[in-house]
Amino acid sequence: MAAASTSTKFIFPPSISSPYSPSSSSSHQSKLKLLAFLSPAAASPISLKLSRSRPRCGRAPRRPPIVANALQSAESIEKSASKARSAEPGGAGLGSGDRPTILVSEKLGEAGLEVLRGYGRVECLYDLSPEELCAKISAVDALIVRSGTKVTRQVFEAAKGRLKVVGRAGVGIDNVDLQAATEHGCLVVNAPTANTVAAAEHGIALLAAMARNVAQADASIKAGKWERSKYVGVSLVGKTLAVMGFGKVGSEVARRAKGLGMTVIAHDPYAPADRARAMGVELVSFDQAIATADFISLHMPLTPTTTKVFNDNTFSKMKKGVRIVNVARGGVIDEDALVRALDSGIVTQAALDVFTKEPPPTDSKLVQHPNVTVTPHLGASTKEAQEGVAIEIAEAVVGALNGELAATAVNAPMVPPDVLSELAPYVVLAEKLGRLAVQLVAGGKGIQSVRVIYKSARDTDDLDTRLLRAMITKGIIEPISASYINLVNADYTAKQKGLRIVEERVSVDSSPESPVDSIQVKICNVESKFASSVTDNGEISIEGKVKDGIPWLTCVGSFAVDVSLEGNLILCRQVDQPGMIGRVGNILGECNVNVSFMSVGRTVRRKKAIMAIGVDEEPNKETLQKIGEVPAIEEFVFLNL
Ligand SMILES: NC(=O)c1ccc[n+]([C@@H]2O[C@H](COP(=O)([O-])OP(=O)(O)OC[C@H]3O[C@@H](n4cnc5c(N)ncnc54)[C@H](O)[C@@H]3O)[C@@H](O)[C@H]2O)c1
Ligand SMILES: O=C(O)[C@H](O)COP(=O)(O)O
Repeated sequence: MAAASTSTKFIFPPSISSPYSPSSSSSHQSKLKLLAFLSPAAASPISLKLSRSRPRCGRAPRRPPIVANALQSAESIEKSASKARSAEPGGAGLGSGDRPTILVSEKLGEAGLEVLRGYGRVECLYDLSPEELCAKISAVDALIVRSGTKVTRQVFEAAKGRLKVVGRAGVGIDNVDLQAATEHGCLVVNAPTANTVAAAEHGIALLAAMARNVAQADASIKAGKWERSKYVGVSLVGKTLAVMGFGKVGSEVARRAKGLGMTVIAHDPYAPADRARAMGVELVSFDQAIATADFISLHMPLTPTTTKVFNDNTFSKMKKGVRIVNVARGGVIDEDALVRALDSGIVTQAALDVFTKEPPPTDSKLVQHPNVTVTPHLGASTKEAQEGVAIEIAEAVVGALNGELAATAVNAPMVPPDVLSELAPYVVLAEKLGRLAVQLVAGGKGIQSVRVIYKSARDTDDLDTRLLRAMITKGIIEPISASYINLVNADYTAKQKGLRIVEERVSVDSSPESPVDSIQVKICNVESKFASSVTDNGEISIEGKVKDGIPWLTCVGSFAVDVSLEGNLILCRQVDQPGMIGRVGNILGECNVNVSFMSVGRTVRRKKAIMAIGVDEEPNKETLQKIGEVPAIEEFVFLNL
């Protein structure tokens, strides 16, 4: 027996008060036969598979497909990991022959549409009202949007569990309710790289156009005027530009501005200073940036922290006569405050591509302001960027529907392919242990606390348990509730149900070849319908291992057993005596129930023993009753795996 040497413990998620009460009724038991991985609303879940080639309209992929995890089914993960299947539409998890329906609600580049059409049924319906979108959404598996579609909680609710992925063809995901998506187990992916240069170029275009009054002069000359002295501009060279948000777009703007001879400073609380320094850009505080700059260019995302971060207070701290460019999001500026700053002369000019409300009202004082240059959210609108974004998002969405997750998942943790492949059989084991453990719970008191112990020969930090935890959670919750659980929403759902999962990693002296030696699932503070599964410290406890790629049950309570976790399982506690296997085997055989495995575990010879019997079919009530009537059998339970 391997000895534990070290142990780490962490708790997830924190317990919350809502009760979580599994039913113990026999009707519930029969419901356990449900394929637990199927969504209650749609029998067409995403499963997970390894990366494989897809038709790509003759184009090379833009980025290596990082595979992970919008998982639904442990079995499909395991199958996928062992065999990377070819890319027939709907080939994984959508039901063979099903072609997923993909709704595209805003203009998407043709190259991306081609990728999508090669995979599923594509419906392009632009300018849907919120009501129309809600009416349509339960009929689609994926939705692709740009910045103009608000994917609200109502949309996720109206989807009734069918919507599996939202693809944002662009960077900003402020128009998608990520919390609601996560709660509904819907994956959100974006296309964060393909429009970076386009946005940066547009920022520079606005900067130069604003400095030289290009738009105003153009309008003037078209109105029949010739106003050379009115439109004298300012030079960029030698001026200080503050880049607010030194991410992808911000740093490309900085690079270009330096090429124009500007001094560039930047503010970004999360950007590494050495990356900035390498570009000759100094990272400074927010106040220092706005107080020093002649030009300010905004490149941060719209978040609760950045909303209206440019307001009366911050405008008042700016250098008088500053010029502002915004190709990020309109909501980072308090637009009324900007009008006041323009009127007072604190801000001399502004060039805006984005607005709090798009399109802005036609009588918007800001848009109509003579010192303001505007474009209708054109930052990403170059042919090149639109083609790139369309392909990037189409590949990500197709991948997600196929069970892959592109590197651009916004609301799910990434599990790299090598980790995934190695963990695949343990993922199946984890779900089966969860499902088995919950069936051992007698009703009455809800499950609130589960302990999971991963034994491994590897360094305790060298184990990514997110997948395993998600699958244990799925195994525990799905059979006894209407919840549909995947890696996106497993932790959230557990928290909602007040289910506290404590994970422990224990180093054992076994083969370091395997990432995990065994997994123990312990349900605390509940009664069991099979008393022998309860250990001395009052926990229902089961333990399993992977042998030759197959999940095995190796311990029930304090009894060692050895039975593969396939089909269904009967656990009997009996007086340890000869002939028991034959008697129970006969009863099952008479009813045409095929026994796949049998194993007897005992603590003391001729005292108590546990017999674990794997059966292919579910025995009928009479058969189970006959087993219960065998005199030496003290208790038994039938479990669906
Ligand atoms: N106008 C357009 O068509 C267009 C096109 C592309 C991107 N965008 C927008 O531009 C913005 C930047 O896009 P990106 O691709 O560079 O994203 P990014 O994630 O690469 O960069 C955003 C940067 O902002 C920083 N940041 C976050 N909070 C901040 C704060 N409070 N103050 C300063 N910096 C902060 C982040 O650390 C990050 O480095 C986003 O809002 C995106 O939606 C607009
Ligand atoms: O965040 C983005 O990617 C840009 O704002 C582009 O938005 P769009 O796809 O609506 O052009």
